[in-house]
Amino acid sequence: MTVEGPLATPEIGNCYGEAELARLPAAHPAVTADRIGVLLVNLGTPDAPMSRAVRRYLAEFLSDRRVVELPSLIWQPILRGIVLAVRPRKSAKAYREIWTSEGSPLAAITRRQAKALQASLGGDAVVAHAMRYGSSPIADGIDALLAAGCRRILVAPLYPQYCAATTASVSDAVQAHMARLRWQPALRILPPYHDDDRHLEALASSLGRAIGGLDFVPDTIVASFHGMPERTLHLGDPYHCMCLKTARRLGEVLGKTVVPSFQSRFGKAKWLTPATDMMLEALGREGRSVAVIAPGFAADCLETLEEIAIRGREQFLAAGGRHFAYIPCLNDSDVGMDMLTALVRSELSGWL
Ligand SMILES: C=CC1=C(C)c2cc3[nH]c(cc4nc(cc5[nH]c(cc1n2)c(C)c5CCC(=O)O)C(CCC(=O)O)=C4C)c(C)c3C=C
Ligand SMILES: [Fe+2]
Ligand SMILES: [Fe+2]
Repeated sequence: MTVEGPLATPEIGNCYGEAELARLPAAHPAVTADRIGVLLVNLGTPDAPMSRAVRRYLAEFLSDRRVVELPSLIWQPILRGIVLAVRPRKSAKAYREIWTSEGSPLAAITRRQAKALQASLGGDAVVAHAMRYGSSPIADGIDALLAAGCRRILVAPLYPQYCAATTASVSDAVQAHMARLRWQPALRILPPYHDDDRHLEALASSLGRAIGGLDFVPDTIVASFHGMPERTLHLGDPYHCMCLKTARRLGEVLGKTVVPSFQSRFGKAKWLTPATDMMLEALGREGRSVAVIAPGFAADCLETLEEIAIRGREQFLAAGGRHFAYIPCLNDSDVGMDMLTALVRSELSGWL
């Protein structure tokens, strides 16, 4: 695990005064500096676009009880016997469509976001990144920040909308690691930022710029969010409302209508509607020109680059649609990083 900032120089504990330093017992453990750490966390991704790596990743991801809320006794046989026997091959093929020389887009973009955030925070904080599943685990990220002398840590789950399957799962993993620490750091978790004006302005500016560069004028703007089982809405998960609010507020900032939809259906249960694929097909049949944005993702990934930008486009055009554009996520763009830096600085108030 790497941190982007300078490494800590271990300091001698201040239990000793100047005069006693020379006589310090060799056995006294080093006491590190009091730095601030920021841990950016995203979902995680396979290490390679191959069935075996995808299977390993999916086994961990889909065994999280925050993600699939079924009793293990029922779910694990289905997961091991059916899902992990079929899905990795299919998903690996999809990953191969979007894989880059730097690896999975999600991993590469998250790394770049951490570097850029470190550059903009300068000496004020040490930045590291971690993934909830797969390589770069959260525990390693926290340990790296502790080793760099951070006694105060801000964990920033890179999910604009709160969802138990994502935000709460990150928090669970952080707390599980904290429970193993003797000397815990002070901890803050970045709240959801979907309706923060700075987030909405960044989305609007990125969208406006991208649309300005198109050779057509979209008549419909679709905001596609990752889906969730509908029952989670009735169980009190605020995700649905936060997605709808993001689309509505983004539309207000833009002065245009933004139509929300939900993608990436998984399993047999009823998921949130309207479904992005059905919506794109319907818009295609009407001969529309659309721009699709994915304001539930802080970084482009399989779900945006393959499902929307490749498959969504094909579906839409095959149904008779005129023009299609996928608008990239904020990623490590200047406007995205300015927004993230501002959110992080606000959240560090009183610490900085
Ligand atoms: C942005 C928020 C996300 C929510 C909410 C979410 C819920 C959720 N996802 C699955 C199942 C899968 N998701 C997969 C990929 C994936 N999911 C998110 C984000 C959210 N998921 C991202 C950023 C990614 C992309 C990862 C990447 O490597 O690029 C996958 C894996 C791919 C595949 O096989 O299709 C699955 C499976 C469930 C079941 C769920 C909530 C119940
Ligand atoms: Fe997902
Ligand atoms: Fe709602």
